[in-house]
Amino acid sequence: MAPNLHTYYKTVDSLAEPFIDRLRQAVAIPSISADEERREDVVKMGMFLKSELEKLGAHVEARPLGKQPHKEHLELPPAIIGRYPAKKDESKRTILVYGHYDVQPADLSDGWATEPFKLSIDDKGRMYGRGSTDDKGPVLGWLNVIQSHKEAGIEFPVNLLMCFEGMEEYGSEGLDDFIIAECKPGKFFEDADAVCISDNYWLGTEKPCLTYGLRGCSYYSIEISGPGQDLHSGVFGGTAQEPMTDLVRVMGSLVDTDGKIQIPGLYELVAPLTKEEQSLYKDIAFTMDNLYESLGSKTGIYPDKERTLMGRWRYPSLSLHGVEGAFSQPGAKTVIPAKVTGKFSIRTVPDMEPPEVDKLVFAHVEKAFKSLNSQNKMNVFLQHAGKWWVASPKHWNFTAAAKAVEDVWKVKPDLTREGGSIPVTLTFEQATGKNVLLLPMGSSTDAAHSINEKLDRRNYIEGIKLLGAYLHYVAEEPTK
Ligand SMILES: NCC(=O)N[C@@H](Cc1c[nH]cn1)C(=O)O
Ligand SMILES: [Zn+2]
Ligand SMILES: [Zn+2]
Repeated sequence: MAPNLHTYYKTVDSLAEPFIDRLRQAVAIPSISADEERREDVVKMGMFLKSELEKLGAHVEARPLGKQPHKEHLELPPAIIGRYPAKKDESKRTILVYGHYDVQPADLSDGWATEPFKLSIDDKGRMYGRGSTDDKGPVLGWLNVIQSHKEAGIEFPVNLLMCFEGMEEYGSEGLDDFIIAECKPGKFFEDADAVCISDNYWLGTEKPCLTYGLRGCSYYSIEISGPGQDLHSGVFGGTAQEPMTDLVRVMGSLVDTDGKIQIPGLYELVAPLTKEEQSLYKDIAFTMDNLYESLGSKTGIYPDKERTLMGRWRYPSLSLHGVEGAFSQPGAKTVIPAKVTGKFSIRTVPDMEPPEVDKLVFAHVEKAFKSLNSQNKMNVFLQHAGKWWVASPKHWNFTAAAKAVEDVWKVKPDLTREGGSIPVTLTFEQATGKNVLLLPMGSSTDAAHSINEKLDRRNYIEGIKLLGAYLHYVAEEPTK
């Protein structure tokens, strides 16, 4: 029988302002995991979640994850784990939810129209702020679900286990071992019956989706050094081999303008496209205008939706991210940088195994550098790797989520894969042995990782309804 969620939905609506205020408080904490200077803020954000959950009556623990690999002077932010209700009800299903409380870097000078760490709401209900959609809005969504049940006096339908981490945007360092340990018998996550992650986006702006696949991410650095210090290009230009010149040429050899990766052997690792898979793309609610709206331009690689979706979901891509040590301020400084580090990543797909990808990348970069006959020194290394994940959407976890979408949004969701990566998804699947579902809250125009990141008020409030409705439907779903 369909649960009667009317009172729950009304309560969520009545609490909209306090929920937006909770998001405002969270966005104000600049929990940037990639920035050592902000580590205290990342911890502060974890503690904010802990205290909010405690106020709601959950059992919560802040678990230390040890030192940060390669940065031993830095403690990793804690995993905030919780259980609601605090005491397990043996008659109910147990659902484990995951999210992250760290964010990507952001600075007004990057081109933001408003202060990135101050939630700014415009007259269309667009709530701008770093982390609003990725992933503070969805994480707070789970807290708001608990609060709405309490205030409405509705019995909580499941045992909710929570795992919120503070290093996702830096490759989830330290979390894999923690999850594996906590899924063992007698440990915190041992009784999870299914897993739900809300940390991705709809394909467009109107139609919700359920997501059953993610690409992996292997992130590399190429370091090139030569001179003992930065040099004056007027004095030394034409007399010294320049690291930046070498780096640009090596990085330029990795990928072409149409996104075709130039590393020999890489595409041979990719699972071939079957007829059955090919037929899935045409029915997905996605248009080239959706792409152009999210891009903010018409600079797509392919003119059609099928190839665009395949380019995003089922083929690898290589992106050049930036150069550490290079001159990047406005103006015209005439420096020759002594040491530069180029950053790039490859989004990986079935059946690419990260160690095989590494081997091909290293061989290509070394060959490309050697061909320059430069006397500079080059070092290429992997920063972190997370594996791709593809699951079966034919599971009661997905069926329940589809019913919740229909109830809240009055439309059947699309089943999608996603181009981004959430490295712990596969870890949760393997460690629990249970189905994992991705249930997004935000839409394609949210600009996660970019300037002017936002979450629409509508997606936040209806998203809270959706997460709560999902828990009710998942509680009722038969196992087969
Ligand atoms: N919302 C998920 C997300 O943004 N994931 C990051 C994960 C990542 C991988 N390497 C560094 N961060 C993503 O970029 O996809
Ligand atoms: Zn995220
Ligand atoms: Zn992210």
